[in-house]
Amino acid sequence: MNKPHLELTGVDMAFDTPKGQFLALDNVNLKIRKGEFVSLIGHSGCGKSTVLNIVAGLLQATRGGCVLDGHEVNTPGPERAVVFQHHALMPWLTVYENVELAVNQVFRKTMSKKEKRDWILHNLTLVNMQHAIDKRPGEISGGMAQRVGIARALSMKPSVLLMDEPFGALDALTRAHLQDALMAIQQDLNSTVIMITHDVDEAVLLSDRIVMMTNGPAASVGEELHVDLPRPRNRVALADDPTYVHCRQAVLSFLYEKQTFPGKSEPASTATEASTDSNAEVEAHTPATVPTDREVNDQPQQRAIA
Ligand SMILES: Nc1ncnc2c1ncn2[C@@H]1O[C@H](COP(=O)(O)OP(=O)(O)OP(=O)(O)O)[C@@H](O)[C@H]1O
Repeated sequence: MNKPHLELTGVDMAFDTPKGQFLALDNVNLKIRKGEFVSLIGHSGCGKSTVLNIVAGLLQATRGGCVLDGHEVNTPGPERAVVFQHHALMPWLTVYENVELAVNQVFRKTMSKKEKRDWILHNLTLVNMQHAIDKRPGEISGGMAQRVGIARALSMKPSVLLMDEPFGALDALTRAHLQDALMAIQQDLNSTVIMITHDVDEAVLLSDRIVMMTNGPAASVGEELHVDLPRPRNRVALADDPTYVHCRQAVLSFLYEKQTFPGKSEPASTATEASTDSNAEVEAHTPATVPTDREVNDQPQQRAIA
């Protein structure tokens, strides 16, 4: 790889807890090139959000750090826009004003009033929300609000788009629509994207590379998988594509065979039974989504190390 656009080097993250220090991340290393779409996947509580928050500048690594275009990341900045699972729009502002807030933050001095208005409308059009500019978040659906959140992030012309399960709370159809929209926008703008997902199909469909994290505590990068599928990608055509099926199986195998399911001492028995060359058998025994925090409630997430 040429000089990386974004680089995490030797990142450790220890949290202070009442029981002592908790080592969430241990020596995470990641190099990402400009325009690359990288998904982070791993079992609940392994540290995906912690990695994203370090890149966002919301958390400071205990050791090591993050460098973007040669500059160390220490604080949040508009060149790194974050889209959370829940849209986090200002409820008292209209759809238009929510995006305007972000645009003013970045382009107050460099764009005229008309340029700003055109730019706001352009971004809302990208996510097909131009028809609802005068509505408030309470008057639109969750999927629409999430689209506004994405428009707001894009309107800042971020160098890096950080997405923490951006489609996790949406119904399947809205999710598919937004995934397609995101692929088109990302290709158009050549933005770098780091996305956390629990959905194996989403990861394979959208990513250039899937970074699979080991279980915590002291989580790290376990394996990386390059998704060599040409773009633009079509979800229907890909379903039977051998590369797609191979990637999907590789991620499922990592999650359910190589990584012990958190709280269990052995790899999930269903996955062990499915350890065969047959894609169909692996798929028959393993879910295509990783359980989230809410779904994994049978085991403590934290272990003190001191
Ligand atoms: N501020 C904090 N103080 C103490 N422990 C923390 C803190 N933030 C995160 N952790 C712990 O660090 C570990 C990693 O958390 P993180 O939220 O990054 O996981 P995740 O992979 O994003 O989880 P999920 O997929 O369930 O959202 C977890 O064990 C979590 O409990």
